[in-house]
Parts: sequence; C-alpha cells; structure tokens
Amino acid sequence: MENQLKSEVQQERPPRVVIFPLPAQGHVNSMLKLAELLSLAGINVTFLNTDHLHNLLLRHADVETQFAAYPGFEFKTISDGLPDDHSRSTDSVMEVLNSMNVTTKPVLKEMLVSGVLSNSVTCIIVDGAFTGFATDLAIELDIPIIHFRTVSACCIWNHFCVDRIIEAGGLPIRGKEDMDREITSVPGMECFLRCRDLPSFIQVSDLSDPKLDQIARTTNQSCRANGLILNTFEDLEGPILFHIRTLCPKTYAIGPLHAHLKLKLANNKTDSKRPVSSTSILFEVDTNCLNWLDSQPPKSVIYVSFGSITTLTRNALMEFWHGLVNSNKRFLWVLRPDMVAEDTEVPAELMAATRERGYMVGWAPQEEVLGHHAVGGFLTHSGWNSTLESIVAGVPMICWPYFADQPINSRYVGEVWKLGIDMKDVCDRKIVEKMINDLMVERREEFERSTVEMARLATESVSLGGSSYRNFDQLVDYIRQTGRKNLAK
Ligand SMILES: O=c1ccn([C@@H]2O[C@H](COP(=O)(O)OP(=O)(O)O[C@H]3O[C@H](CO)[C@@H](O)[C@H](O)[C@H]3O)[C@@H](O)[C@H]2O)c(=O)[nH]1
Ligand SMILES: C[C@H]1CC[C@@H]2C(C(=O)O)=CO[C@@H](O)[C@@H]21
Repeated sequence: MENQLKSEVQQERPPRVVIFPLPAQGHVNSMLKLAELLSLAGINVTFLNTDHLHNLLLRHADVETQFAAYPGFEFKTISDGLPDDHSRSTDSVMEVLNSMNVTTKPVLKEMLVSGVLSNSVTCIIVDGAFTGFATDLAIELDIPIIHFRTVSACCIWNHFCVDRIIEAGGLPIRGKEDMDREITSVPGMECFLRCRDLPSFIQVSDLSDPKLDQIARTTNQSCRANGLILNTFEDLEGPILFHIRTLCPKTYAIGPLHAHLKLKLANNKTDSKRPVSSTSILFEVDTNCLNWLDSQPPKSVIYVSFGSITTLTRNALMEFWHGLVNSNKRFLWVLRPDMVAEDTEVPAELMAATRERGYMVGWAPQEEVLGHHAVGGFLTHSGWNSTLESIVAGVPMICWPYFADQPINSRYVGEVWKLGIDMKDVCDRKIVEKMINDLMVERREEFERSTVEMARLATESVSLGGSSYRNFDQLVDYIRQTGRKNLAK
C-alpha cells in the first residue's frame, strides 16, 4: 500500500528544481535559459531572484508571458539584505554578494523548510560564484545541489588552480613590468598563459587580497556539489573540461545555452514558437539599429559592445571613438547610459563621422545584431555570453577584456581558438584602427575559415545527438532520478 502510494506520488509530481542566480545581467540571463530548457524537458522550476533584480526584470522584459507556457514554472523572490535605496550599481556587485552571504542563508533556509518554495523541492541549482551558504544549507537539509557557473571552463580551471600557481611561485604579480611573465603551473595552459591572461580575481599583488578567497577559492565549493553545469561545449573547451572533471566528475557542458534553447524551442511541437533573444534586465532594448543594419552592405559593420558591467574613462572613450572613425569602417556601438561617468565633450569631426557611417544605441538586441548579415566583426569585452554569441554567429572578435573571466577568454580567442585578436591592456586610437583593419580586411579570410568552422561545431553540439544535447539529457536524467528518491522519502 505504501509503495503504491509512493508510485502515485511519483507519477503525479515531476521533480521541482529551485534555480538561484547571482543577481547580475549576464548571470540571470544564462540561468533563465537553463530554466526554460528544463521547463521544456518537463521539470518544474522555481526561479528565485532578489527582489531588486526581479523588479528590474519585470520592467524591461516580458518574462511572465515568456514562462506562462510552462504551468510548473514560478518566480519567487528573496531579499539581498541591502536597504531599498541602495543603488546596487553594476560596480557594487561584490557588496551585494557580501550582503547576501551574511543575510540570505537564514531566509533561504526558512523558505525551504516552511514550504514557501513549494514543499517538494527535489534539487537546487545555484550560481557557483556565491555558493558557500547554499551548499551548506543543501547538505544540511539533504537536498541535492548542482552548481551552475556562468563563466568559461578555462576561467574556472584557473580558479581551481590558484593554490597550485601560488606554490609554483607564479603569484603574487610584481607590478606592471611582471605582466608578461609566463605562468606554467596550470595544466593544459603551460604554453600560452601569462600573468596578464589570468582571471582578474587571481591577478593579485598581495596574497592576502580578499578577491582570492571571495571568488577564486570559492570555486572549490563546486567539488562538494552533486554536479556542475557549464555553458560551454566539448569541441571548444574539451581539454579543459577533462581537467575540471578530475575534480568535479559530474560536469555537464550544455552550451552554448542560447543556441541550445533556440533549437529546442524550434523543435518543440506543443509550445508556442516564440523567438528567442537575450533577456534584457537592466536596460531598454533599442531595436531601431536593426533597420540601420538592414541598409548596410554584407559584413561591413564592426559591432562594439562591452556588456553590462564595463565602464569607460573619458580617455578610453576618446581613443576607441577616434580609432573607430579613423578605420573608415561602419560601426554600431552600444554605449550604455551608465558607461562613462565623466562629462565628455565630443569633437565635431567625430560627431560628423558617426552620423555618416556609425550608429549608437544604449542597449542593442545583441543576438540579432551578431546574426545580421551586415556585421563582419565584434569589438568586445570578452564576457562569456558575448563570446559564445559571437562564436555561434561566426563573427570574429577584437577583445578588450575589462575584468573577471575576460582576460583568459580573450587569450583563448586570440591564441588557442584563433577566432580573433586579443587587444588586452591597450587602449590607443592607432592600435584600435589597425586591429579593426586587420580583422575586417587584412586577416579577414583567415578568420572567416576559423569562425565558420567553430560556428558549425557549436551548432552541432546542441543539435540532436551532439555533445551538449547528450550532456543535457544526462542532467535531466540525474534531476529526475534524484527527484524520485526525494519524493519517495
Ligand atoms: O547591447 C547589448 C549588450 C549586451 N547584451 C547582452 O548582454 C549579455 C552580456 O553578457 P556578457 O557578455 O557575459 O557580459 P557581462 O554583462 O559583462 O557579464 C558578466 O557575466 C558574465 C557571465 O558570468 C561574465 O562572463 C562577464 O565577465 C561578466 O562581466 C549578452 O547576453 C548580450 O547579448 C545585449 O543584449 N545588448
Ligand atoms: C561580479 C563577479 C563575481 C563573480 C562573477 C564571475 C564568476 O567568476 O562567476 C565572473 O564575473 C562576474 O560576472 C561575477
């Protein structure tokens, strides 16, 4: 009788996963894609946002309509512990994370125990960048936990290796003149890694720098989780995934997530076939630039965007602007309203050239822009989502990394994958001009070959039978199995 009851419960209730992202654009965006993929696979999802971020999301994206197609999907919110009037500006992400580490754990525990997050949570998926408290809690409550790290595998592997680098004498970094020194203690990266390529949270001049513990060493928490999800694919980062799997055997590489979701939605028989694009959380999307692109010749435009967090000094703004104008190429440039803090007087000749062959927006529909036939190059900060979106669209990159995983991503783009040029640590109008000409003219054919091939591999990986497709199926199987065990308890 008891067994019969249990099996009825199993049939009636699919597993329920709580997804808890780090409250920032690039992270929530990836997590929403994962949430939709899981919903399509029949898993119930509770998406847990901070109150602040959820309000922004409701203001700028129609997520409620998007997820209304999935009856088992729900949004819930939690406090980040900061006062309502705190700006939570993009450069205060660390402050938000510190506050959450202190205040969110007891609230999350109460939500899980009291059933506010539904009384049948069978698995928690949390952002691997701030997981100490969630992992402790999941272990305490005996709920399986999976970490999702939204950055590249090559970045995470550096984080895992931080103590190895220190033991080998690779850290600390001794000033600017030390930046070209080779780091030979990261397995798989012995031949091309320099100090300047390390993720910014590892580029320390003092071993007591809190960044090492807060972000880099936090990555070790993922070894305590029941699995690790990465937004990457085997043909891109297979050698590094091999090393990560020596520490986290259940590592599921299921990316590029945006392409994965697009294909699954297109193949889905029952769901409405809505178009997929990045969900904008922080800014209003300006789609007029697509009309402007329609009237430009094929592969003639360089698209410039530095993501949602990067800020520019007045000097950097001017160097990029002069470089773009002097290259004589057409350009579409995303300049977020909060990107340049200082007042800047723009010379008349720059304004005139911009009117002639440029277009500026506050926030673009980036996936559509990169997929547009007029776009022939991408000047990017090498955020992981932008890098993957560029790879899928087959657009070569000029990389100007700003922080976090970006310095190692750009090294891989330039030196390993040969998908573009790494311009890191330089911001000079002459170099900008030269690199644009190299990318769009001089080395165009070389990049055409490598980008077309990598785009093909990316699409193959998320297609039926591809590596990310299979890895995702394995993830769903794991969630289902663990759900059955939990429901039968
Ligand atoms: O005008 C724009 C500019 C960007 N995007 C989208 O915004 C996202 C930007 O993400 P990403 O390229 O990853 O950059 P950040 O916003 O800077 O992301 C943060 O989060 C990423 C994932 O963890 C990290 O890789 C980055 O280093 C970190 O800065 C992408 O999906 C873009 O398509 C738009 O839709 N319109
Ligand atoms: C603000 C940063 C904290 C860690 C995140 C991160 C990661 O390593 O996961 C990379 O860049 C930033 O988005 C986040």
